[in-house]
Formats: sequence, C-alpha cells, structure tokens
Amino acid sequence: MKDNKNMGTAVVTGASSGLGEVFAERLAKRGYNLKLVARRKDRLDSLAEKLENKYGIKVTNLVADLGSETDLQGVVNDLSADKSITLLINNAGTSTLASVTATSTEKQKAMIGVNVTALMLLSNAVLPLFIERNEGVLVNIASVLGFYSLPISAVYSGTKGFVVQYTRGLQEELKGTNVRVQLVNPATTATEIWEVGGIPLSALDASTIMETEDCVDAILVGLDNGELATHPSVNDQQLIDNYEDARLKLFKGSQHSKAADRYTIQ
Ligand SMILES: NC(=O)C1=CN([C@@H]2O[C@H](COP(=O)(O)OP(=O)(O)OC[C@H]3O[C@@H](n4cnc5c(N)ncnc54)[C@H](OP(=O)(O)O)[C@@H]3O)[C@@H](O)[C@H]2O)C=CC1
Ligand SMILES: N[C@@H](C=O)C(=O)O
Repeated sequence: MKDNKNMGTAVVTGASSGLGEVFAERLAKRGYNLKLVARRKDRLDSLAEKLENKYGIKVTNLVADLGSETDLQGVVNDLSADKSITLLINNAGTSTLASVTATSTEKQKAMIGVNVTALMLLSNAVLPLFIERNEGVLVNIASVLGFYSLPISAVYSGTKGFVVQYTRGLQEELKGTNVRVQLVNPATTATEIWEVGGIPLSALDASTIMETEDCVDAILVGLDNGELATHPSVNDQQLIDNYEDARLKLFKGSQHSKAADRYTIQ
C-alpha cells in the first residue's frame, strides 16, 4: 500500500478492540478514511474521535451486531452502496473455546454467524465494485486454528477453516486481476478474545503470546509485500513453503479414478 492522501475508505470490522482497533489506527495513519464496524458504540465513538483529531481523516461508525441478520444486512447495504471503499479488513470474530458438548448451540451459531456468514456477505458486498474497478484489497483474518484443531476449538476451527478455504478460493478466482486478497493466520495474540472465549491469557504460555500492535504491523508488512498468506508469528519460511507444497501434492495425488491400493477389498 502507498502512503498518500487519496487512499479511499478502509472498512475495518471488529474495530472496537484488539487487532481491529490497531488496524484502524495504522490505516488512519496511512491516510485512509475509515468505516468501523462493531457492537460497542462507546468504544467506536471514542476511537473515531481520536483518529479524526490525530490524522485529519473522516471516520464513520456502523454500530451493528454482525451475528444479527438484520444488522448484517444493514452493513451489507451500506458497503454495497459506498464507491469510496478501497479496502475491507474482515477482522471481526468471536470464539468460545470449550468442548462441543460444553458449548451452547447459541454460541456455536454465533461463531458461524460472525466468523463465517458475516465475513462472506461483507466480501460479497465489496467485491463487485473491486472487480468492476479492477482494484481493491480484501484482507480476511483467519487463524492458525483454521488449519489445526484443539479439543476445545472444533467449532471455532471449523469457522476459521472456512475462512482459509474461502479466501484461497477467492484468490484463485481473482488471479490475473488487480484485486488483492490476503489470507492471515495469526497465532495467540494478546486481545480480549481469549477472556471472552473462556480462556484467560494468564493461562497461556507467555512466550507464545504476541502483542497486538506487533501482529497488525506484521500483517501490514505482509500486505505491502504482496503476500497471499501471512503467518505473523512463523519465523521459519520453510515451514510455510513445505505446508503449501504438501497440500498441493496431496490434492494432485487425489486425482485418480480408482480407490487407493490400501482400500482393495480382500
Ligand atoms: N487474539 C488471537 O489470539 C487471535 C485472533 N484471531 C482473530 O482475529 C480477529 C480479531 O480478534 P481479536 O482482536 O483477537 O479479538 P477482540 O475480542 O479484541 O476483537 C474482536 C472484535 O470483533 C467484534 N465482534 C465480535 N462479535 C461481534 C458481533 N457479533 N458483531 C460485530 N462485531 C463483533 C468485537 O466488537 P464488539 O464486541 O464491540 O462487537 C471486537 O471489535 C478475530 O477474527 C479472531 O478470530 C485469530 C488468531 C488469533
Ligand atoms: N482467537 C484465538 C482463539 O480464540 C485463535 O484463533 O487462536
């Protein structure tokens, strides 16, 4: 991304705390006007006031529960009609970390509503404009739990697995265009999501917890460098390359009309 004053509008969902709040600050500094989405109006209002005063940009808040069909449709309508949007960061997310049987159906549906349905419908809202203009940036925040499941993350990992594959699919669709789609897989980062999800940060190994600002700054470096998939906390690039190579090889190895020899009926 360039540093100039004609950046258009960046939409950041989940801007009332954590990664989203830092994204909002960093993008304001780069000269974007902002559209911020979350439920907590007080937090969005004070952030908007701070960023407008500090950076001289315009901030519009959309107070909405992305898990509510009506609120989500309101945001979709707003974004679809806003031709100033140049960047959408699908960051809002919610997690309940517990076994499936210990997680209410309501909480499971909330994870699917915010992490999956909202992310997809908000992408649908901006992509037609990006494609028509042949320019635009979509950033989807998944998680390392999108390619790995813990005994307490079956549903959350399922939702983030959707984000991973959906984003990869969009990248394939948009290959050869100037519409950029970045997949982001953060690992443990010091935000409220842990407390909200039932695991206090104090219960985790401190050496594995990244600061929120460091995570966002790494994601933006990845974006500036044109990365398709950004893993902020993975130092060893070879691990990423091996993973990408292995999943491609496994896919290619699956393209056969006959069952594998080990499934021959004896
Ligand atoms: N922190 C971590 O360790 C990791 C986080 N992630 C992902 O990063 C993203 C950001 O989370 P993070 O900053 O950590 O957590 P936070 O809890 O700090 O932020 C989550 C944001 O999402 C918003 N949000 C949650 N539910 C809704 C809803 N129903 N409607 C509208 N907005 C909602 C919250 O706003 P409000 O409550 O005001 O509505 C808040 O602004 C998420 O997608 C998360 O899954 C991925 C990997 C690791
Ligand atoms: N957000 C975290 C879990 O709640 C993660 O994705 O690791």
